[in-house]
Amino acid sequence: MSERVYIFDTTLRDGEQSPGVSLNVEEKLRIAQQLERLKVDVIEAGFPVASPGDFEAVKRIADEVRGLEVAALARANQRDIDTAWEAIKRAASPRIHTFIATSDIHLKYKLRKSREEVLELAVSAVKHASSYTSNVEFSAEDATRSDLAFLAQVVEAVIEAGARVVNIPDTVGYTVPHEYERIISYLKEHVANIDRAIISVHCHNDLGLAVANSVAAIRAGARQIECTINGIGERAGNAAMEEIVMILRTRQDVFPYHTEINTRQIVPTSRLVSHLTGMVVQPNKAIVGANAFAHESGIHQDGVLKERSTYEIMSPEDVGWSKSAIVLGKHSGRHALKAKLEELGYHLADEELDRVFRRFKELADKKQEIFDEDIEAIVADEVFRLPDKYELKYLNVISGTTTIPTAMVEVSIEGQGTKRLAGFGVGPIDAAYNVLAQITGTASRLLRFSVTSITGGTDAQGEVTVRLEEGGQVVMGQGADSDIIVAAAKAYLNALNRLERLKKKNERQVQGMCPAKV
Ligand SMILES: CC(=O)SCCNC(=O)CCNC(=O)[C@H](O)C(C)(C)COP(=O)(O)OP(=O)(O)OC[C@H]1O[C@@H](n2cnc3c(N)ncnc32)[C@H](O)[C@@H]1OP(=O)(O)O
Ligand SMILES: CC(C)C(=O)C(=O)O
Ligand SMILES: [Mg+2]
Repeated sequence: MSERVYIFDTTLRDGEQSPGVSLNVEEKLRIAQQLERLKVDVIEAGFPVASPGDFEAVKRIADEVRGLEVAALARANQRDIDTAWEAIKRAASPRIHTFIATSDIHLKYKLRKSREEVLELAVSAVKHASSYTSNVEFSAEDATRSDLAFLAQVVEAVIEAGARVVNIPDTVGYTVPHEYERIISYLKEHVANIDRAIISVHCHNDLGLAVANSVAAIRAGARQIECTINGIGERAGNAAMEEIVMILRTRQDVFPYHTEINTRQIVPTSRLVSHLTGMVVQPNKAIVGANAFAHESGIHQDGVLKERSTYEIMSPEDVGWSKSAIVLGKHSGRHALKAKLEELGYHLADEELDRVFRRFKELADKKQEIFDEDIEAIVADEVFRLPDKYELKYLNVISGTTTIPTAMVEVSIEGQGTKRLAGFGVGPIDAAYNVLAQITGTASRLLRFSVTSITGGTDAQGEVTVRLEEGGQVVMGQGADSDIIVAAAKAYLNALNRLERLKKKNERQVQGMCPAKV
């Protein structure tokens, strides 16, 4: 049997640090439950001291998602660690993840501390965390720009203090594969007690090398990989889990290691994360992009038809692309819909299934064949988007060659009832957006608007993605519908709802509502 590599998923912590992404407690819980189905080893559920919402989300995940380790992040100080522990203490297997930077550049400009002070803070943080649990991880932030001898000194000291996992992050995505391999090898050679801990790596994608660096580190001895679904995360993102897992699986000849990931859950997880975060997956993205297994040119098609392995190195079914026998349409019932949803990785409660079924029937009346993507769009809309401040209740748009485009809109606003207004624009979407902007009183600017067809044909569902900016905050919004103008209105409101959530989160931080003592 090959050696095991542990998968530490940080979609809910570093992934949520993607600009414009803010997940509510329900959304985080859904993703955590899906990560459990995917069989990751550890999830980093959040940074509990960051906000009451993050604290609550980590706590709910720790209480309700029992089949994996739940980690919480904490700076190297007592209050962060106490708060992290408070949030995860009821988890089936809790882990405190504490960190401090070790590079001179971070010490000098950010922490304003000497190496001696940082060493002491690291050790006392790990000792304090160890007073709660033996499952403590320490990260040396910006490790790849740190002096190697000092890095080795810190790593040795934190292992001595009780760290069970030592993470060597490439925080700013600066290293390259052969250099990273050398850093990990150096630590293996120069840290006397290194065999008492698992070496972990956490790579960012600033130079597009996060995945390459992660697998290089495995060659040198790392046995835990920190990564995110779809590679989302701070700036250019983190290493994409699906890519790392499939590299190990596909290239066993080069990497004789395995993970316990249920690869068939990869695509459903990717879609769920994309829908809930609003981070669209580019079509040419490896493994989970819409084109990842599509063959366009004749020579390739001919090859694949004769023998699939001529142009496919993995099987699409292995990563969860479905070739289902269940075709959904207007005559399908609840059982078929439930079976299809489960095949796609969605395990809904009865009441949620009822809501999705109602929407499914409405769509089936308008559309001949319902595709997987249609179902996912409905689930995203019906089940995951809550609680929102704005909800579209009614939209009627008139446009054509001889009419001034006019929109009549009704929106329900949390705590204010419904508001109704009509207005004009240069086109139907412009008219709808003008009215929505007036109803909501938003001061945001539309930075980008894009439409894609989720499925083929003129009866396809359209998906609209927008990017809005307000006060320096940028958010994305998505909406899907068989009517493109309705999809556009939903996307706009979805982005406004995200902005509202970000505003609330920021207000709480400014007011210092983070749980000082919990
Ligand atoms: C590499 C990473 O991804 S690290 C994780 C980054 N994630 C986040 O920052 C998201 C959540 N963060 C937050 O909500 C806020 O930053 C909070 C609540 C954690 C802290 O807020 P504030 O107390 O207002 O501090 P602020 O964020 O402005 O500054 C960070 C402070 O922490 C210190 N600090 C940074 N890292 C560490 C660390 N690992 N250990 C101890 N102190 C640290 C900084 O030096 C600075 O201290 P100072 O106020 O004495 O100068
Ligand atoms: C907190 C640490 C692990 C981190 O996110 C980084 O260094 O990038
Ligand atoms: Mg990071």
